[in-house]
Amino acid sequence: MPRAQLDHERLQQDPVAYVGELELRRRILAAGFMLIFSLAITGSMGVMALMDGHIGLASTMFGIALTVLGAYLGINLVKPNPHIPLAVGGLLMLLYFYLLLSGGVNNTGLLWAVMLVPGFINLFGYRNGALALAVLGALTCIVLFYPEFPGLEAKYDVSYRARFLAVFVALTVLTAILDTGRHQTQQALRALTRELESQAGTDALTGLANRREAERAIMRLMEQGEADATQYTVLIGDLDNFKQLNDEHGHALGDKILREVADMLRQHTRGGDLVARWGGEEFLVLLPDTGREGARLLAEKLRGKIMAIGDDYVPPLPITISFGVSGGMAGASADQSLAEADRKMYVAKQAGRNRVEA
Ligand SMILES: Nc1nc2c(ncn2[C@@H]2O[C@H](COP(=O)(O)OP(=O)(O)OP(=O)(O)O)[C@@H](O)[C@H]2O)c(=O)[nH]1
Repeated sequence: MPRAQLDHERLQQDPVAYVGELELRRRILAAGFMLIFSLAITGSMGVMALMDGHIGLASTMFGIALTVLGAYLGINLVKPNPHIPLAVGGLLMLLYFYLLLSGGVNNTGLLWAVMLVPGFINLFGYRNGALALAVLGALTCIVLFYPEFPGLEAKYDVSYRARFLAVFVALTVLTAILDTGRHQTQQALRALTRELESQAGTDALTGLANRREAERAIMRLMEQGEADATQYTVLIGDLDNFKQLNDEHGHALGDKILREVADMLRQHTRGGDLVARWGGEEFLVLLPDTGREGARLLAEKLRGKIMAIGDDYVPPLPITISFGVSGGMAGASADQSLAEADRKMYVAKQAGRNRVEA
């Protein structure tokens, strides 16, 4: 399937997770570019060293270039995951310290730090990236200003070191500031996506999940269930003679009763169950890991609780509900169970209403 279509489907399925995945993909892309630059630079350094007759240095540079190539192929082969930026950052840090100490070709090793500034901010974000660069800068200072630092073969004169550090600090601060803007936009996008997603899945009148959200929850249960094939049940409940109630007492009271029924269903079901407004005066309760007998007992309890809502009105209102119960195994299609619950709910209506048909 083409990438654009996959992205579109992912966005439809889970927009909040999709926004998070985009951020990870951006970081992995940055990791890939850093490896390509490192490959090009170490490869050219190897060629330059070879041309200057420094066989040892050339072999080391080609060896590093091969390692970087391996890392590049590796990150493209594995599934995108948050360890990739960490591993690439660690590899480039090692490479930097090697070049800093050895000087690379013509004492240019120190300049690698300049590439690491935008690189680390891209890999780790402005906060962790700036922290990693502060550690890198501090270690560089120790190497450069500790008299006779063990292993330091390169020669950097004093004014070069001082200028380099000033540029490094300024570049780190400016890049981090620039990235805070991107970070804020990203956070706002996430918050907005979460908010829109929640609104799109919520019924405005009752605050319950709406039909779209319920269908998605059923789909998720079916997908999860494919692995462990658990049992589930579904209740479809429809308020009885609701049209008459609306006609006699007004739409506003009808709305109030729908809210009260929704609260009652929510209060008397478990956290893992899903209660949704399936249609106008129709509700759906999805019960994962529940058998038919348990579901029938729950439906009976809910029927009694909903009937009791009417007793709080003076004079009492005839608020009753008819339930259809059906079940199935998670992993298969849920269409059949939904159709069966619906059919049974109509059987309950025909049998006189205010009943559970299981
Ligand atoms: N107040 C209010 N009424 C609604 C809402 N959604 C649907 N209804 C009403 O619910 C009533 C449903 O009527 P019917 O489908 O004829 O069913 P019923 O009167 O409940 O009869 P049975 O289902 O056969 O027991 C209609 O009058 C709808 O207008 C809503 O959001 N608020």
